[in-house]
Amino acid sequence: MRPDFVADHIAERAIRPLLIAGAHGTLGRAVERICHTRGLVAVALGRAELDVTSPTSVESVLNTVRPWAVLNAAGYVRVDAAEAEAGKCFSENATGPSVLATACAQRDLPFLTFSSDLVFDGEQEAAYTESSVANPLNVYGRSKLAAEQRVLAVHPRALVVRTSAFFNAWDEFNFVHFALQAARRGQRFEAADDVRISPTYVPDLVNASLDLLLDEAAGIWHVTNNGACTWADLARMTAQHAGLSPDYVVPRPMAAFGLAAARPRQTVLVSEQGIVLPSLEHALSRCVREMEHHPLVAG
Ligand SMILES: NC(=O)C1=CN([C@@H]2O[C@H](COP(=O)(O)OP(=O)(O)OC[C@H]3O[C@@H](n4cnc5c(N)ncnc54)[C@H](OP(=O)(O)O)[C@@H]3O)[C@@H](O)[C@H]2O)C=CC1
Ligand SMILES: Cc1cn([C@H]2C[C@H](O)[C@@H](COP(=O)(O)OP(=O)(O)O[C@H]3O[C@@H](C)C(=O)[C@@H](O)[C@H]3O)O2)c(=O)[nH]c1=O
Repeated sequence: MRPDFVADHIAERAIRPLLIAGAHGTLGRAVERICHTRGLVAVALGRAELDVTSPTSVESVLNTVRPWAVLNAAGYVRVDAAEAEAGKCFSENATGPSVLATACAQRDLPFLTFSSDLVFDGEQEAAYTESSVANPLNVYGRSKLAAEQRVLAVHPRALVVRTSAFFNAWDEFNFVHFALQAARRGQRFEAADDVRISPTYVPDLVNASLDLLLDEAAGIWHVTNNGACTWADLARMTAQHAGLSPDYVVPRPMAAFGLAAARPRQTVLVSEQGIVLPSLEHALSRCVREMEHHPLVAG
């Protein structure tokens, strides 16, 4: 929606909306959809209407939309490409959130942005909590850590949700979608079996993050589904929830993929802030059911 139209619409109803930046990505679209379901008024803008790296663009939109809070779903997520595009990655992942956080702090507005498990190096045996020491191994992880630090420096009441490994039935840009496609076609599917993660079902993440924002939570929070597995386990579990054989999975060491960016060997996240999402198994069963009932593509 155009900001001027939105302003008229909201003035008529005297409701201040939630402003969603990065509206056309996986997370942004899910936030807009869930706000609609929950009856939360939201103005969702893509890069063309709101460039989060531009203070002028941010000022103009905040003055027009007059939100009660800002949720930043924008970001640069191509972890391997980031190794050769550090400037663009830092601009979108660190400058953008700090521009938004600065503008929100000046207006005393709540601000929510998203960080990643890839701020950790994977060297500790135990799961990572909010107070674990970050030490990223790649450009993307360094950009997310810089964002956390810059945002909380300019806006100490900002909310930073660290999360990981999205899966989702509402678009195809995720590992579970590709795994299920391969399982249905009986194609072999290579997946890393030496990297442990906490996969996150996007609708669960969005609902929990909105609850935290409404509750005026601040600081860093870990929000993932309750569970941990390897990418190979995740592919097997996906097939099993669809009633298919898990034997299509070919376990491989992560090194065999020859990826440009280093990956930590484990980034399991837990929360010492006390937040617990539904179990990974439960989330995966809901996701696979939704993929079956509302398929995006044939196959
Ligand atoms: N995907 C995952 O597994 C995880 C993601 N995250 C974090 O969640 C957030 C969202 O990720 P996800 O939805 O997967 O990413 P997507 O790539 O799906 O969406 C990101 C969106 O941000 C937009 N964007 C980039 N730069 C700007 C800018 N300067 N101004 C406005 N919009 C911009 C992109 O627009 P355009 O299309 O024009 O480039 C894109 O629509 C990111 O911060 C990411 O780091 C954290 C953990 C895991
Ligand atoms: C395509 C594919 C990937 N993989 C592995 C490699 C890779 O590390 C992982 C998922 O691939 P991706 O490149 O999508 O994800 P990757 O970039 O490793 O994952 C991250 O995304 C960023 C944005 C985050 O913030 C993280 O939380 C994390 O989810 O799965 C397989 O094992 N088999 C496959 O067939």
